[in-house]
Amino acid sequence: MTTQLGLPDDIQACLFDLDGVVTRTAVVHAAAWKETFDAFLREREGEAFRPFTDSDYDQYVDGRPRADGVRTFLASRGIELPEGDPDDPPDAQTVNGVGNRKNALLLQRIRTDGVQAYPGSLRYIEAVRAGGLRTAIVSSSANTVDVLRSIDAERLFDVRIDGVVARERGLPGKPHPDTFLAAARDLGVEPRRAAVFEDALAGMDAGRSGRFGYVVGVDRVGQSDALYAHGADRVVTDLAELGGRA
Ligand SMILES: O=P(O)(O)OC[C@H]1O[C@@H](O)[C@H](O)[C@@H](O)[C@@H]1O
Repeated sequence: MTTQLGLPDDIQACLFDLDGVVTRTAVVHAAAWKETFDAFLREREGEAFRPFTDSDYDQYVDGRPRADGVRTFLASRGIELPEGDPDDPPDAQTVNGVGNRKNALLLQRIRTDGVQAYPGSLRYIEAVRAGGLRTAIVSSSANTVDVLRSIDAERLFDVRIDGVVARERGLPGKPHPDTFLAAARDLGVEPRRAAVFEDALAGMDAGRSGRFGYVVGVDRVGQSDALYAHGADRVVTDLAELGGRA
């Protein structure tokens, strides 16, 4: 069965990232981050500020937990902010304040435009489950449950390790492998028998350092070379390319 799914035949479980793999929300996150960071930098540095770019998103923010994204990007510009508190207002000059601003913009965009799933991903996940493999959703996003519910896809995953669960369990986020490892453990499957599906470079790094059996890079933005460089065994532009049709 696994060969019909485009996977090595000893794979028993599939661990899927959410944003950019299952749903078209990676671009929504990227747009909310750009709006947040450009406003922050403009206020701090005046009109001569250097805008937040796609490459900044890919390198420093994509796939990481919210606060890690704020810290990592600002550090790349030589800026360090106090942590602040989780309920800091969106205009607070703290890591939490900047993160809260971005989350408000993200939720606004999701409310206005809704969430779209990738049909090829939903079909592939159904085929994986029909083939008797177990599935997990492994996302840094604290909005995972709401996003999955909005497309009625919670039922597709036996296990969920998201931003909320990671915080509760004290798991470091991607690029560390801990959230994927926790998902494999909860499914009762050894990492070498699990496949990781990721679109973010930080997620590739997590797949490689966790020594998972197979790592699929999902290239939605033309970064196939970078996905291979960060450890992908195979890169596809849509999960339908892997197979999965009965
Ligand atoms: O802010 P959230 O919804 O908790 O998401 C955290 C991160 O989740 C990841 O899935 C996205 O790639 C990042 O862009 C995002 O910052």
